[in-house]
Amino acid sequence: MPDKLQDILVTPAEMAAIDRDAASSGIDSFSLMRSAGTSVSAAALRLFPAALRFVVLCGPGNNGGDGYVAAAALVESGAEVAVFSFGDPAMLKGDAARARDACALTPESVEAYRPRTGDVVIDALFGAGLARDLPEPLQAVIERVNESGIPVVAVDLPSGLDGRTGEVRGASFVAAHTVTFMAAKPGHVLMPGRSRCGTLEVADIGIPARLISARAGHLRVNTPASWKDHAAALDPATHKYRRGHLGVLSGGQAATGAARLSAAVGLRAGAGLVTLASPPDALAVNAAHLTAVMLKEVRNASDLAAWLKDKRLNAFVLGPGFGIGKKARDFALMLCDRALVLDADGMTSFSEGRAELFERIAQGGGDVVMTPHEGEFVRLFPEVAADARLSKIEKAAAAAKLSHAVIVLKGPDTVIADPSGRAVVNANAPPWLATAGSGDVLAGIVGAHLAQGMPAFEAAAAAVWRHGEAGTRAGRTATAETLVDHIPPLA
Ligand SMILES: NC(=O)C1=CN([C@@H]2O[C@H](COP(=O)(O)OP(=O)(O)OC[C@H]3O[C@@H](n4cnc5c(N)ncnc54)[C@H](OP(=O)(O)O)[C@@H]3O)[C@@H](O)[C@H]2O)[C@H](O)CC1
Ligand SMILES: [K+]
Repeated sequence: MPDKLQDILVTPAEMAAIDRDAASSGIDSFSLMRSAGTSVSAAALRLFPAALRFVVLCGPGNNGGDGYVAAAALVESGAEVAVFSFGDPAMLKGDAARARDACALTPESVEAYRPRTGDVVIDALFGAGLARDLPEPLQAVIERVNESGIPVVAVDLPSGLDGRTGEVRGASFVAAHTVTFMAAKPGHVLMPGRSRCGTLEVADIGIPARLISARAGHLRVNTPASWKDHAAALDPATHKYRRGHLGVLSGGQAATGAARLSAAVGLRAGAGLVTLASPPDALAVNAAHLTAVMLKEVRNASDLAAWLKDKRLNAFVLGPGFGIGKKARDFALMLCDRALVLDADGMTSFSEGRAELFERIAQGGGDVVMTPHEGEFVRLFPEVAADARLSKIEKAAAAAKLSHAVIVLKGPDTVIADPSGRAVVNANAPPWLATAGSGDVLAGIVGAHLAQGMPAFEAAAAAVWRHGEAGTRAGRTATAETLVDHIPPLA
């Protein structure tokens, strides 16, 4: 795959436009289908050399066409092959009809398929053209195959998965391997889609990269390529103030641990200095637990205003364990014109009165990153959360636009979006990263990056990636504390 396309995510609608562009630039569309189908047959033969029979399930569109090409290629390889179709194969049109004609096998109705030991299913029912929930009889076939444990190789997407959202439309195959074409789609990386694709192979079927780049939006998988230019600019040898001074705001006596985690990881993640701002009742407990992190008494808004006179303090984390209410709102509004990570209680405090926050963020010109999990997102952006048509990427982007902040919508498929519509989907987080305090650690890494002068979007994307890597390095028994010890280098 050309390097340029490595991390790009292309929506099904963009892919359809790319197909049209390819055809109008003179590329033979049937040759694309032939490449698509033969890359699927090659994958099936490579991955399942001991298959007793390949069962190709073909749908009513071009995904089915790819299936007929694959079936013919498998027959040619000497394998035992059966074809089952959904819909009348005589109704196929264009390239798909041509592919059907080039396949010598006579399809049976898909509802007649009964899984047999030794079968490998090639799922070519629907790909990019899935437009609605699957009909009941097809759902039953899919569930039968899933229950049988027979391996499935999916063409483009496991049928039933929506390529734009990753949602299941009634039922979907759970594939062992998916072969998609030219670029991954959002449905391959968003949940639950990602968990149903098996290993993902992106096959080059010969569409020029320039046609893909011309149509693709600003959507990518989150890899270091998304932010490494900004990371490389950070010079670890610079004076400690030049690596930034991060302020983390602690909650009261009974809830100090969360902010201390953010502060501790802030140093690990590269902030030159980190100061924990503590209310008087929590000073003693914080002091007892800190070494390299500094401590400062901040009782109220006027203390904060006095502290903010130190312009070297260039980024803040507000929210972990802070407490919900007016104090959090007042503090957040004061910090909006510096780089700020608004997390947890910091966000929830604005379940009412968010308009003032969003306005301040817009006016502030600072870099503000908000890091909601799903529940916090519903509280802060109820109208966006309730819009069932939107994918997780589209939700994060809509919230970013509304709030003028960079949004980190957390989960196993964390999405980072900025107000301009740029978005990345993270895919390196192990499941055990969902542990108590994990979000506090993430907020601290984002804060450290902001303190080092990274722009908000890159700061957030890099933090989510490092957090995921730390989870992998810390292993299954990871706790928030051990994550701190496993943060990988930034560059
Ligand atoms: N990307 C490329 O360059 C290439 C892609 N190829 C393959 O083509 C498919 C996309 O083909 P398309 O024909 O657009 O779509 P599908 O085959 O996925 O499905 C369309 C047909 O399915 C019907 N449909 C849709 N949803 C349902 C449903 N829930 N239940 C029943 N039927 C459904 C739809 O009918 P309509 O009534 O909605 O029109 C269509 O008949 C892509 O995924 C690749 O595999 C090329 O082969 C190579 C180039
Ligand atoms: K499919």
